[in-house]
Amino acid sequence: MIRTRKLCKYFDGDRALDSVDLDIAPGEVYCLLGANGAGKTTLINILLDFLPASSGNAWINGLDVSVEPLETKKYVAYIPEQVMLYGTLSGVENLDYFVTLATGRRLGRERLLELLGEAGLAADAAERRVAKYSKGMRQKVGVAIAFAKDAKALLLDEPTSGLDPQAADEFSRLLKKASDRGVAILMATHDLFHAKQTGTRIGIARRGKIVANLDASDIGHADLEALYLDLMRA
Ligand SMILES: Nc1ncnc2c1ncn2[C@@H]1O[C@H](COP(=O)(O)OP(=O)(O)OP(=O)(O)O)[C@@H](O)[C@H]1O
Repeated sequence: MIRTRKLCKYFDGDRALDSVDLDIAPGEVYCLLGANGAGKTTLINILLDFLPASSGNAWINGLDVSVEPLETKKYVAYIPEQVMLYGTLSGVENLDYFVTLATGRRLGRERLLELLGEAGLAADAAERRVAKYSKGMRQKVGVAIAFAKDAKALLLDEPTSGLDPQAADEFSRLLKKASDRGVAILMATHDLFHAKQTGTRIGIARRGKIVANLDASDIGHADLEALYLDLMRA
């Protein structure tokens, strides 16, 4: 569902991604760990066609993102560190706007509220102006957009940074819900704890390369931390 082969990116001759091969199947939650500058955001930006690759290929739902960028966008949802919404509009109005923009279809108010409810946002909160939302609430609107689009791939960049433990835990459970619907999920994060808690697989990136690929069930929290630190020191 999310696939890359020999994906490379150079910025002014400096290597940000080095021959990255990735396969994330429907229902998988792939958590990508790595130090600052490891290339995590660059990978997501290429998958979103925000950036061109220097060489190699990336596919979403079988479509090459650089060859069919508009078609690809129908299948992908993106949750950045700060979900950008219109502060003067309510949650439900934002969802209405972004879903209409993405799909060309208008959903009824009841369906919009239902989608927000599935993403964990209660109806009274959904009617409030987004300017007063916490980061966690904004993310729920982001997930509701993904649900409404019936996105096949969900890309997240540092979604749990700055969330309190309860909100981060709630967000992990929401991602599980998305994966149960068969969404392929790529989450770039520094949060080893939630990577282990939420991920079905864990990748560790270093200087643009994926240097470890693990089944989350094969490794405990402490061993993951030890492996991560070892790889960063190597
Ligand atoms: N637009 C750009 N122009 C030049 N260099 C860039 C650009 N974007 C990223 N880089 C460089 O590419 C490398 C990878 O950066 P990237 O932002 O992908 O890392 P990251 O793993 O997401 O880091 P962080 O954890 O800090 O978000 C870094 O050396 C960075 O300086």
